[in-house]
Amino acid sequence: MHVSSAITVEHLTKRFGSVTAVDDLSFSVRPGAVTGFLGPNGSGKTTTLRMLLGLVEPTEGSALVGDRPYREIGRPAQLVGAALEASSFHPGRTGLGHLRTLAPQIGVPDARCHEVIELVGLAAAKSRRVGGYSMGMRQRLGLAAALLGDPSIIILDEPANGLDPQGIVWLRTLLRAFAAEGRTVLVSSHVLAEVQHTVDDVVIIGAGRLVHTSPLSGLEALAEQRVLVRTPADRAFADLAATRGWRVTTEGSSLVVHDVTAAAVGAAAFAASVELHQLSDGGVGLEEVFLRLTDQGVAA
Ligand SMILES: Nc1ncnc2c1ncn2[C@@H]1O[C@H](COP(=O)(O)OP(=O)(O)OP(=O)(O)O)[C@@H](O)[C@H]1O
Repeated sequence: MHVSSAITVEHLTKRFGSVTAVDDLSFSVRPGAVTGFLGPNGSGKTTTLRMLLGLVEPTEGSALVGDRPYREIGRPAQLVGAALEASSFHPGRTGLGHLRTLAPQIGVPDARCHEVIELVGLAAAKSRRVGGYSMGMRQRLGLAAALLGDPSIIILDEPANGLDPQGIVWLRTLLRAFAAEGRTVLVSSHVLAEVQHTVDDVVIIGAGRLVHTSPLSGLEALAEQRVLVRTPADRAFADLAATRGWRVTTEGSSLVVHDVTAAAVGAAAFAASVELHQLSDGGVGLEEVFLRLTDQGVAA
C-alpha cells in the first residue's frame, strides 16, 4: 500500500573529477520504519542524499523517491521533507519568519508554521532571530521546515548533531512516531551509537559503496558478545583466559572478554578459584562491527 513512499537507489554513482564519491550504490528504504544511513566521514552519505533530493545530478544510476526522481515530483514538499544542513538560514529572520517564507512556496497555510514550530519545541523561541539560535535550535528549525508539507518521506542528514541528550531522546521519540504512522524515515549519521536506539534498519556505506544493509538485528548477529570482568587476581585470570583461548582486552578499569558468555566466564573462574569483583554482560560490540565493515569498505 505504501510502495510509492519508499526510497530506491539503484547503481548510483557520482564522480567529482577524479573523486568517486558514490560508487555503484544500491539500496532501498521501506515505509513504516526508521532507517539509519551510516558511514564514516567522507563516505558519500551527503552526496547520496543530495542526489535523492535532485540537488546533484548522478553520473550513473538512479535515486528515486516514491517511484520517481525528485525533480519529477509535482509538489515535492508534500511527499518528501528534508533537512540537509542546519546552517542555511537567514540570520536576521526569526524562526517563525523563516517558516513563513517557505510556507507559500510549499503551498501550506500560515497556521502550519505555528504547528510545526510547536512540534519541534521552538514555540518559546519562535520570535527570536535565527542568528542567535544555538546549533541544536537550528537543527530543530531545519526539521520544522522539513515537516511543513506533512511529508510521508522524511530525510535528515545528521539530525542529532548539536542536540543535547534530552534533544536526542526527543528526536528519537518523534522519528519513531513518524515511522509508526507509516512514514518513511531516513537519517544519516557517522556514529552508529547515536542512532542505534532509533533505527529499525541500517544501510552502511564505506568509500561510496554499500557494505551492509539489513534490519538492525542483522547487524547485531554479526557482533560478538562481550563480558566485562574486574578481578584482583590479574595474573590468575590471564592464565585462565590463555587456557580457555579467550581474547581479553581492557576498557577503563574492566577487562573485556570477547565472544563468550558471562555464564561461561563465571563458571570457569569459579572452577579455577579466581576471585571476581565484577562479572557482567558487556552487550554486543556493535560499534566494532560498524568499524570493521566500513574499514573493509575503504580498503575495497
Ligand atoms: N562538490 C564536490 N566536489 C568535489 N568533491 C566532493 C563534492 N562533494 C563531495 N565531494 C567528495 O565526495 C566524498 C564524499 O563526501 P560526502 O560529503 O558525500 O560524504 P559524507 O559521508 O556525507 O561525509 P560526512 O560524514 O563528513 O558529512 C568526499 O571525498 C568529498 O570530498
